[in-house]
Amino acid sequence: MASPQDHAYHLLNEYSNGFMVSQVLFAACELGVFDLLAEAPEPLDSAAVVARLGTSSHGTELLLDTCASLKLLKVEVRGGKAFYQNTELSSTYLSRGSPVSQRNMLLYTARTTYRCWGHLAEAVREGKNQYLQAFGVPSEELFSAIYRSEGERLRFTRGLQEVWSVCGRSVLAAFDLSQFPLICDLGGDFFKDPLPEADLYILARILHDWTDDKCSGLLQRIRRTCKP
Ligand SMILES: C[S@@+](CC[C@H](N)C(=O)[O-])C[C@H]1O[C@@H](n2cnc3c(N)ncnc32)[C@H](O)[C@@H]1O
Repeated sequence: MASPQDHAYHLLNEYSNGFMVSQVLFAACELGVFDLLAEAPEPLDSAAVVARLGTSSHGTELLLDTCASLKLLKVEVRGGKAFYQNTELSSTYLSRGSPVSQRNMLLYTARTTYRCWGHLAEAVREGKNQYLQAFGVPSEELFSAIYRSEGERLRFTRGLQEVWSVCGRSVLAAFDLSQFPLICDLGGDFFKDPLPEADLYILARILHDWTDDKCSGLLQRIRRTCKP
């Protein structure tokens, strides 16, 4: 029987290696493994995946098997050969053709968020985000890192839409919104641009980015613009 010490050691390993799970997910997404398998008419072996993705044989085999062990892929062995296909999770959330795909959000997490988290100890020591170390931009200008290229800007914007495609319905169904005919989800340059007039404003994923002073300035702007 496993001792409490065994459990503790197991937990320690899970925590310290947790980033590898994220990286397997990110790499498979970035390489297009889930898109390829979603578009293939039948399960593919690793040689077929290698041929289509132009990746190394050894690396691809390891990646596919790791995805299978994480339940991101299903594997079936026929004639001594492994054939891979998407699981429900990967076909629903990871392949780009799915209406609720989260692929762009994952790639944003991989390329932006992950890089900042590599500096967490420093962030705690200094009490501020690490965009300067990760991207060379001042900590208060985090969006210039997020929007560092047109490709990254598009990825982030599409990623935000992807999250709404999954969570939007429950957010909107959580309250009786029948008295608010026009609802505005705030985005863009809301400190400077005129705010669109609306009956209700949603500040999803906004306030946590700013100081209390900035937030109270923004809430006052909204109060002035909000329909009575
Ligand atoms: C995390 S997004 C949330 C957007 C939207 N509410 C959603 O949930 O999809 C944050 C928003 O802040 C905006 N933003 C970034 N920097 C800004 C700045 N300096 N001034 C005003 N708005 C900014 C971005 O354009 C983006 O639309």
